Amino acid sequence: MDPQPFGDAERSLMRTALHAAARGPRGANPLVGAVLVDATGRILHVGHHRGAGTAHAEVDVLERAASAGTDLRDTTMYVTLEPCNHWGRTGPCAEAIVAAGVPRVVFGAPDRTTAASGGSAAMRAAGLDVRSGLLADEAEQLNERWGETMRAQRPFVTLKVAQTLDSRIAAADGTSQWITSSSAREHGHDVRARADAVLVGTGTVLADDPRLTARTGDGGAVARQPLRVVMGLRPVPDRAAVRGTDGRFRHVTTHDPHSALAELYDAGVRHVLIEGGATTAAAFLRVGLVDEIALYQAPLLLGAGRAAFQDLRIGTLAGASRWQLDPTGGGPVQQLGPDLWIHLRPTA
Ligand SMILES: NC(=O)C1=CN([C@@H]2O[C@H](COP(=O)(O)OP(=O)(O)OC[C@H]3O[C@@H](n4cnc5c(N)ncnc54)[C@H](OP(=O)(O)O)[C@@H]3O)[C@@H](O)[C@H]2O)C=CC1
Ligand SMILES: Nc1c(N[C@@H]2O[C@H](COP(=O)(O)O)[C@@H](O)[C@H]2O)[nH]c(=O)[nH]c1=O
Repeated sequence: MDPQPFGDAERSLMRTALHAAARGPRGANPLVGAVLVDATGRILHVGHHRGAGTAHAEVDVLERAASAGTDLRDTTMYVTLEPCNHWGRTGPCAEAIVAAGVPRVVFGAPDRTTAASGGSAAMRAAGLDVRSGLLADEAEQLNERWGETMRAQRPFVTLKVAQTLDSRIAAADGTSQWITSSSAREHGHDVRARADAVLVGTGTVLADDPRLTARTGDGGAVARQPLRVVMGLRPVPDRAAVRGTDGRFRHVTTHDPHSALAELYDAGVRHVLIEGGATTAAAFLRVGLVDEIALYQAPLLLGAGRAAFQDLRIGTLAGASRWQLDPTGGGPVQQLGPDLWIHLRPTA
């Protein structure tokens, strides 16, 4: 596809779509935003994707148009990523756009996944005017790390840490429940609910006997539960709560983060939430397999106890693992009751 010239007005529309995209959470799917405009370029509706299993940005904006009774006959859709052409957890957007009767589409970055690509060809074949490449670099950058997970055919990895001001995740006697407030923990349960799997090491299972289920504020289980995964060589006790009774439990008997992710990818997992402990978190960080950090910072000091990361094997400042604030998905910083949620992504 040849890059085509776009004016300031169109760039500004795509920027609006990019801002909308950034409202979504990172995970199994890329962040995508869409803007629907009339023949004069006036914005009619703005939509974005809210994570795997929910409407894609294009469908979100079309649903808004449908509920408002918008006439789509002379509209243009600006979307940050090429509309998909496949049935994944939801239907093909290219088909939805054609069926809705939107005559013109401008998208930013091409869809490079083999499964979902081909949306522009399908829309052109249906007679739509399709242009591409508008702010493509920015659109690609937004989902850079997600693109890497696609190329590597591994799940996207979120690391969650609930820590004190002095970076402890448990006190000297091993107690750790709770360091963060109920508001922060509720936020953590929303992250669990979006993930395909929640993973901890054997040490956490033996110390905490966690359930690892996704629950609402009143303690009820949400409908879609993540796979509960324990990583390590020791057996998981028969009575461990993590086993549950729904069959959504897996013991990954390895210390190698690459093998663990490969096994989970083969099992259909596209987004893993690692909840610790210190040894497991460090193992993934050491090999660059953490794509985002959800850091819950509580205003406590313990002075001693388990440090958040067991041993990153960094001897000098030049070797520091560097992170930057991630404004997407409600970040970069939110106050949750007395705690802070800090959202980070790796510095490239
Ligand atoms: N505040 C918070 O956010 C959290 C706090 N915690 C706290 O952390 C503490 C547990 O920390 P920790 O023991 O480090 O917990 P881990 O859950 O990381 O368990 C460590 C164990 O996991 C196995 N393991 C898995 N992958 C690796 C690997 N790559 N390298 C080495 N071992 C691996 C090993 O067991 P095996 O011998 O079976 O192979 C190892 O002993 C508890 O006190 C818990 O309460 C835990 C989670 C979150
Ligand atoms: N201590 C601590 C957390 N700890 C994490 O939560 C797990 C318990 O999960 P569950 O049994 O499902 O409620 C525990 O094993 C550890 O992974 N999380 C937080 O948000 N804040 C906290 O202060």
